[in-house]
Amino acid sequence: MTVHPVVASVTERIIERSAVSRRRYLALMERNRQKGISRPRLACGNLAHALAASGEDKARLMRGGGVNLGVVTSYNDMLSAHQPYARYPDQMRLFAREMGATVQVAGGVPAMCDGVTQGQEGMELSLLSRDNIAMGTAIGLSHGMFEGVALLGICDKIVPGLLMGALRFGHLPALLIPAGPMTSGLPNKEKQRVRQLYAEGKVDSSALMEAEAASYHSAGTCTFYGTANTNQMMVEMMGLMLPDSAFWNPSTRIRQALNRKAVHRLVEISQPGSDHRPLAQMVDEKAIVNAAVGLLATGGSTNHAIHLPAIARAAGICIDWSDLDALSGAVPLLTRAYPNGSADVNAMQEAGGLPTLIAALSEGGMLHQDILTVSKGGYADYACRARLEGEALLYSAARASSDRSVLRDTREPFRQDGGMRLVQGSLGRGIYKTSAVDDDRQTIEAPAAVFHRQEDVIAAFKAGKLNRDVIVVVRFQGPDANGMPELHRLTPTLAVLQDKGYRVALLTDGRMSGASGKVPAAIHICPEAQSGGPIALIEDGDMLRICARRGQIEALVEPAIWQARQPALPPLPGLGTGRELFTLMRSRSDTAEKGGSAMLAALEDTMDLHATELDKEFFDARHDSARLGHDALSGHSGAGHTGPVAGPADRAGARRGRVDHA
Ligand SMILES: O=C(O)C(=O)C[C@H](O)[C@H](O)COP(=O)(O)O
Repeated sequence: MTVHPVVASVTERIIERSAVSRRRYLALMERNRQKGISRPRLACGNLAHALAASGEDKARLMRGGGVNLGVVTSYNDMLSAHQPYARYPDQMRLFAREMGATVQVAGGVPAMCDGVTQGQEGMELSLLSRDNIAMGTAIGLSHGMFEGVALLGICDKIVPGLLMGALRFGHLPALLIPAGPMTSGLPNKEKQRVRQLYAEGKVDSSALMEAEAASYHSAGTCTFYGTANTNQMMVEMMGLMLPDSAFWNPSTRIRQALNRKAVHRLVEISQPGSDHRPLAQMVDEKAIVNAAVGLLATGGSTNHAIHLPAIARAAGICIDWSDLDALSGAVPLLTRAYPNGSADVNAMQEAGGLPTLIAALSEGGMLHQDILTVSKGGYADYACRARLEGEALLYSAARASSDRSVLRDTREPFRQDGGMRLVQGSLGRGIYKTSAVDDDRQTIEAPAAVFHRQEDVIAAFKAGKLNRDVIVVVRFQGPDANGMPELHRLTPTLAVLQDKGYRVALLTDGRMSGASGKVPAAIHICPEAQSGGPIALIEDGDMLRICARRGQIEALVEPAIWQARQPALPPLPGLGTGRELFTLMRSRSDTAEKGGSAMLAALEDTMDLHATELDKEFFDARHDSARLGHDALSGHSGAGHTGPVAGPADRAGARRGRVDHA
């Protein structure tokens, strides 16, 4: 199957741009692989510590020789999406024993709910918590006890953080195990309608609470297609979870069967032999592009314009917003789930779900098929639908969409282009989610109203000061300033203004939730105001232009006046709700386009300090591979190539070489 030329050329440029960082990452993973896991080498005292509470599995672990899986769990029971994980480790132990393997919980990581902290001080910890999760994952895995890794996580920062942490142990196989979306409650559009009525003072707080509780009503992921569900889609698109496992509801029989199979499969790919599948090999440039294609084809959450570069970077891969923009020009929009439509993720699953979507995108040449996945049959397996027959979990080829108002194929897409654009100009670079915005609102030209706190926007709205055409600028909201909170609480307010017939848009260096939609928004503006970005020069009343069609964000201010401006002074950093603990992470963050992470920026400095030895190890390994006619963990190509990444055929061959040898 030929890959679409835009997908192919974007992939090639990512491979070229990443050549040096990727080869150093792979050299480090090869070094890890050669060291091997510590468990068999641990001194008796060390090992006894690790096995002391392993109960029924102790004898097996003492004997050694079997696979021991490490679970990193983000369980807490305040977050509905993560609540089902409470029972997972105990069930996983039983499933592993069926395969002669064992399971230990390597560690727990925090999981924040952006729904709970929306508009609260706690939201300023949210993006930063991703790095904390990555570090927590690494801490759990650093005990060296495991042959394979099971990652339990669903929501916004959690999946990216788990992956970023696990990728530093990329010599080990890893698999994500989802828990599924909650069943449908009050439709999301209806919830949003009641919120808007409340913002206008037309219903009281008890009517609002009733609507909210009917929408968020039980265990599982929120049903809209926000960041959490986009996460699940991307991980499946990358082949890091079982085919068709993202969107079955919790506590269903099929979910249970998928969990069992996931554990069995992780045991298989964690054993030495021809089926051994290290995470570092699975997450390559092509897998990252597949995730980006999925993001665009589904009009997924803008948060992933930050998370995907961060995940990629943790694997030594550099993807930027120009890549997303180029892909968005070629990838058609194939789904319509709220906020891009009125259906929810359960309706999307019912219409055929990810297997139907993957089949359609594959047929259109949008997805790389030659990536290494957790599934035995490779990428073709991801175009297959799961079902239960009795107790047996079976797969068959995906059927066509049964609801074309929700899910379509590439012959008749909802739009010819994907859901996201890069907007750039005199105000910097930002992201604009086009998929939920009406066509006649893709360009907004209006005077600015400038704010440094979202509460002040709401106060101005309540005072009637925003009843006009306006571009609301909310700045000092980037990773360096206050950790880049989501500003989704502004959505109903701005939607009210828009529905009154005004031309309204938002421009901010902060984030919006994946649930935000119909109001035009240029977000994640880089450089952020705190780091000297031109957004700090905007004054009230300046004419601004945001145009998704041309990809522009401009201040229509006389150049001489603009250049003479002094940047606005930043507000004091937040105190309270633990925000001061994160001062270090804020002050060292790099741009949202690079992932907005102090941890990754500093990690690269350390990698650079080891550059000479890593490069030497890489080239030595490549030399050995060529001499011995096999490949090392790195997927290094044979002689004649100058980097770790060669053309697709060579790469597939290189992988085969590695797998046979492992
Ligand atoms: O999924 C995302 O993108 C999120 O970041 C989580 C959201 O912020 C909230 O869950 C928003 O929920 P609503 O306020 O009901 O629209």
